[in-house]
Parts: sequence; structure tokens; C-alpha cells
Amino acid sequence: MNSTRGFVNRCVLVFAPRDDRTQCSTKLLAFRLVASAGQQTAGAVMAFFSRPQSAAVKIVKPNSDEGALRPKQTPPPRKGSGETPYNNRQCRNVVIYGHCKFQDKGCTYLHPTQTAEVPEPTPSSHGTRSKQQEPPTASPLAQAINAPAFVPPRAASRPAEGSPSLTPQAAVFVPKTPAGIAVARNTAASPPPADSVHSIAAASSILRTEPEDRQQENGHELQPDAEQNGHQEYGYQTGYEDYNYQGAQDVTDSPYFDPNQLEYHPHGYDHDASYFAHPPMFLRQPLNYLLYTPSMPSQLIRNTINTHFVPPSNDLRQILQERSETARGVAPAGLGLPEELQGYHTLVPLEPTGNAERRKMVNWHSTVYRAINATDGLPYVLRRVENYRLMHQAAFAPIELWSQIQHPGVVALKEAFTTKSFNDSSLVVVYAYHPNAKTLYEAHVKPKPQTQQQTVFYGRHHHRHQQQQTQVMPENTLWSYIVQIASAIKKVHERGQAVRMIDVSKIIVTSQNRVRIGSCGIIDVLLYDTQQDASFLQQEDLLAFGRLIYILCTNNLSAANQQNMPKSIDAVKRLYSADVQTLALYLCSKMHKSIEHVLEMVKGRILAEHDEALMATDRLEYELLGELENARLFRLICKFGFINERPEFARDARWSETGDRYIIKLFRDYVFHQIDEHGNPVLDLGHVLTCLNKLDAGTDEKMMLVARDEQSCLVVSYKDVKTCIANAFDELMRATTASQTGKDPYSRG
Ligand SMILES: Nc1ncnc2c1ncn2[C@@H]1O[C@H](COP(=O)(O)OP(=O)(O)OP(=O)(O)O)[C@@H](O)[C@H]1O
Repeated sequence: MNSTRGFVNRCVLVFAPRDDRTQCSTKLLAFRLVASAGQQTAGAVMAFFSRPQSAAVKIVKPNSDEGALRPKQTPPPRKGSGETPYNNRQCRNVVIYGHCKFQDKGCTYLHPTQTAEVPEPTPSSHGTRSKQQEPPTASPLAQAINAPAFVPPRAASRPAEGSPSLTPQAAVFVPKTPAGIAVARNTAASPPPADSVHSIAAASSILRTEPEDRQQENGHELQPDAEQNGHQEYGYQTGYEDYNYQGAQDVTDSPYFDPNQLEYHPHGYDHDASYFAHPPMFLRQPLNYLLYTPSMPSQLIRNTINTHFVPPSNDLRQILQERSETARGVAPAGLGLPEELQGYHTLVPLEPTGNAERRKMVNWHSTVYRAINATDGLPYVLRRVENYRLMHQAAFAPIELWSQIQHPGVVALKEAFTTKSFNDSSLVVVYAYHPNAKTLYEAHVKPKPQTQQQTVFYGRHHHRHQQQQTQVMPENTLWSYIVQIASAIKKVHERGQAVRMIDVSKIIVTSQNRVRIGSCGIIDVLLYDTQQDASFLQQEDLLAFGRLIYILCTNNLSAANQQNMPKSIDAVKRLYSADVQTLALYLCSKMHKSIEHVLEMVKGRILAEHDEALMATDRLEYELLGELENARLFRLICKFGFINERPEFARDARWSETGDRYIIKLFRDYVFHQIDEHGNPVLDLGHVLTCLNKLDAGTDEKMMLVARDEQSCLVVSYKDVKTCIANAFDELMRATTASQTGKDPYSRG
């Protein structure tokens, strides 16, 4: 390939029948850029898009038998070489204009006298021609082109912004659209407006006028073989018609079709009705109404820096990333865990296993695992109670009751089963998994090492915030916990059950200041044989609640022991308000208590908690807005993935290389495969994001796409590319839908 930078010195019009333009919803501006080899270095534009080169840059029809990326052929002799291959052919300038201004300046074509040779120009011969007027050879060529023709009202008279090469004379190329295919086959006889631009997609005009254009513009610089090369690049195929494109008929059946958008003309093309017999029809893509997600000014969201439940933005993202990472972790080898049990696999212990110091749950040792459910692929927590023997099936009845309790202060219970997969008889209760959760004990009571880095089994993310935690729990945090736990107790008690798990090692902190009571229901199963009165157990719950408050206030596990109570009361009096003291004393008293009375005592704090919760939803909504962009761009990338380099579709091995898909391919090169002046990859994420955002928005801004062999280029708008992607993706969708309904997606009719 000639690596000399080319100098773009001319744009050559390519004409199309005028009527074709009325049906098309999209257009592409195609240039044949004629470059003088080695004359001058390319402008910045060309350098940005691709390696510049010297050669005629054009868009022409490929030979269907040849691959789109076939190596270039040797060009025929050029002007000045002494050969005159065309001197017995009539000059097309004469045909079109009635005269050739190069006749006496070296044009080697035949210039017959006007009376004898020159045909009368027809209205359409001024750059466009109707199909009836074309020679018979034009017909198969027309069928080979995928695109209908379309001339926008403004494109002809208004140079496109962002396209340095675009002039009012620029030709228009229209990618294939469902509605447009039929139109492309129709005839067109009306003359175009004087300043109109024309569609390269109108096969007969383009393919036949290209040599003539070159004659009239540059004195026969380009040769037929070079033209064929360009066609190979462009990747049209004559066999395309064999594929029955159903989109032309049933666009309104698409699940994405939005009748409201028939009236949607965001870019103003609809203002000139003469160019639109029918308004453009948009297949509504998900989220195509988005441009850049408008976000509320941060100063209007109170405390965007840090709210009670939501950490600052950066921390929040990092915490979520860490959770995601933890949720996908795997256990170290050699733990001897079962591969699978009752549909759960990939077990990871969340605490050290085989530790002789372990506390017992009643009379049993228990271990907590994270495992993946094979049915939904989601992680869950399995609490395994070792060596448990189920005596009555009825012992599982509480599991049913607990599985129905949905409350933000209770870790949701999914199911329970017994298993011998651990080489014993174990009870396993399955709960919702909250990655990187810590028990209240781990978060607040456990003595903190002095070092910055804490060594915690299976929890390298767990203790980042512990460093910031003061030993004395702030009162607002304490009240928040009290309100959340009280609310959870209320929920359980009003269903006639008792929690039986109000303990610093069973209540987990799942996010900033959010607590949930975990492991509910297990004690009910384990102690099924020794059933006790529910109201007695509820009193026990409230007593345990009071003890918990003392433990959290003093960071001392034995703070609520009888002998330590005076000291603990003193400490609470010193460190916290009287309300805390009153509540804790009430809960630890021997009088009959009720959760309703507790709620009455804390009602002032409930309002504050409610406000914080609402503020948290505002904050999270605000954060979510920013993430919407990711979803849009990810969706686009997925569509690229579905379309680009698809090995075969519609019984066409070159589907992803031809028609609209060729433009998508070039666009991908434009976005991802740019190189700098040294030929090194440009890995500019900003460029990628900008391009994808514009693509998703479907802006009218234009860019120049250059073929990989740099023999041709297209000037297209993001809107055009968006339409191409929508069409290609819709084709894939239709085929999928058709195959699901048992239809042959490629059959005619
Ligand atoms: N639903 C859950 N989601 C995520 N992690 C959990 C969940 N339940 C428990 N964990 C974590 O599992 C680990 C072990 O929990 P466990 O209840 O056994 O605590 P523990 O301190 O070991 O108590 P004990 O000494 O009584 O066994 C803790 O780090 C806890 O945060």
C-alpha cells in the first residue's frame, strides 16, 4: 500500500434517482475523494481517521464472487503513460452536459458532433436517471445494491458540520433499510432539484455514472480496475436479493416499534415535506430517548458527600466493587468442601472451619458458607448446623413461617434442608447473602489491632472501615440500630413469633449503618422438641435487646452480666443521653415489656431514621442516574458484539461484512482501531465514550469512515450508523423470533 499521504483535492458527485429519497429514513454521504499521489501531505482530518495514502478514494460496487477484503488489483495504465484506452468511447461529459470542457485540453474520449451523437438530455440525466432510462445492464446492478435512495432537503445546500471534506456537492449514500429496499427497486423519473445531492445507493446511477464523473471531473485519472477494488471494499453483493428481508413488510410487528415515533423528527428533516412522502419510521430501541442523563445539581441533593446510610460517591462505588469481587470469590483448595449439595455449588466458608474455639449455637457447632444456587446462579448464605439429626418433619414448619417474613431488618430466609454431603448429618438453612457483611461483634465490639492492615480470614475488604470506627459508638448510630432492630422485632412479634437471635454475633451490618438480624428460624428448628410459649420468648427477645444496647454502648460482651450491670449503667449515663439509659433499663427490667411500648419510647428517633432513609433513596437515585450511561453504552457494545464479524447469518457468510453491516464495521474501526501517526494503537477511552454517546444519541454530526485498505471512505452521521445498527440488530432479532415460532427466518414470504 502506498503510504504517502494523499491530498484530497476533489469530491465527486454520485447521482441517484430522485424519487427514491422519499422513502428512506437514513442517508450516508459518500465521497469519492480523488487524491494526487505524493503531492502533498494529508490534512489533519485524514491523519486522524486512518493512515493516509495516495490513490483515488471511492465507493463502488464489489464483484459478488470476491471477498470484500480481497487484495487490490494492479491498476491499469494511468494518464500520461502513453496509452489511450478510452479514445474510441464516447465522452460522458458530452452525454451529460452536451459538451466537454476538456475536449481540447487532452480528453482522450470521443467527442462526436452534437447533432449526430449526443442524446437529448432527459430530466433525469442531470445526474440522476430513472430506471427505465437506463440501459438493460443497469438492472442487475440495481438489484445488487442494498440501499434505497434518499435526498434530505438540507444536505444539498448545507455543508455538514464536523466533516471538513463535505461540500454541497457531496453525494448521498443510503444504507439499506427495510422500507427502502422496495423503493430502490422502483423507478424514478422526476428530475432532482438543482442543488440536490444524490444517493450512491441508487445502483444504476452510481455504477454507471462513476466513470463518467471521473471523466468530467478529473480528466480520466481513475481507471476501471481501481473502481472494482473500491467495490470489493464496500462489500455489496449481488446475491443479497436472495435473502428475503422481512423488515420491509412487518416493521410494525417489531417489539421495538413505537408508533409514537412515527411523528418523531428530532433533526428537522421533516420540515420540508416535499422530501418526505412518509415521515421516517424509527424502530424504537430501548433507551433511545436518552441523550445524556440529566442529573440534579449536587447542591440540591442534601449531603451528597455523606449521608447516614450512603457513603460518599467514591466510597460507595468502591464498596460495591468490593462486594462484587467478594461475591465471586472461590475457596482455597483443600478445604474438603462438597462440590454440590441440594443444588448449591462453589461453597466458600465465611468463617474459619474446624476451629476448636468455636462458639456453639445451643448444642451444635455451625458454619456459614457462601454458595451459588445452580438454578438462578445467585449467591446465598448457607448456615450449616453440624451433626443435626432431624427427628420430625414438622420441625421444619418454622422455616415456612420465616420464609414469609420480608423485612429490611431481617436477613431473608430462603429454604432449609438436611444433607449428608459434609459426611455427617447436617441441617442447612439458606439465607440471603450480603457480601462483606460483618457481625455487630466484628464491627464494634471485637478489639481492634493497632496495625493499619488487619488480617481477617476471608475478608480482606471487611475491615477498611473499622480503622475509622471509634471505640465509642456515636449516639446517632446507636439510635439507628435501635430503631432498625426494634422495627424488625415488631414485625416478628406481630406475627406471633419470637426472633431468638438478638445477639451481637447474629446481627449483621450489611452497609453503612444498616443492620439486619440473621440466622432467624434455626433455633426454632433445633429446639422444636422443647417448644416454649411465644410471649415468653418475645419477652426474652426484649431482654436480649436491652443487653445488646449495653454491649454496644460499652464495647464489652459481658456488660450485661449481672455483676457488671452497675458499671455498665454508669458508662451509658456518661456516654449517652438519658433516653438511651431509660430504654436500656426498661428492656433489662423484670417488668412485662412490649415492642409497641419500645417503639413509643423511640418515636422521636423513628422520624429521624425515616428522614435519613428517604435521603438515602434520593442519594441512591442520584447515584443511579450516573450509572444509566453505563447501561446505554454497554447495550451498544453488546450490539456491536452481536453484529460484528458474525460468521454467518441469513445463509450469508459475508452478512457482517456487507450492506449496512459494512458501515458498522468501519465505524467500529473508527471507534476502536484508530492509530496514531506512528501506526500505534490509539487507546483513548474518551474518544470511545464520546463516539458511543453520540451514536446512542443518533446525532447529525458526521464523521469519515475509511475502508481498511484506505481505498474508499464514507462520510456518515452518527444517526446513520445508529440506523444501520438498529437495522442489523433488528434482522438478528427477527430471525431469533422467527426461529422460536417455528418459521424459517430466511424463507421468502
Ligand atoms: N447473610 C449473610 N450474608 C453475608 N455474610 C454473613 C451472613 N450471615 C453471616 N455472615 C457472615 O458470616 C460470618 C460468620 O457468621 P456467624 O454468625 O457464624 O458469626 P460468628 O461471629 O462466627 O458467630 P458464632 O461465633 O456464634 O459462630 C460473619 O462474618 C458474618 O458476617
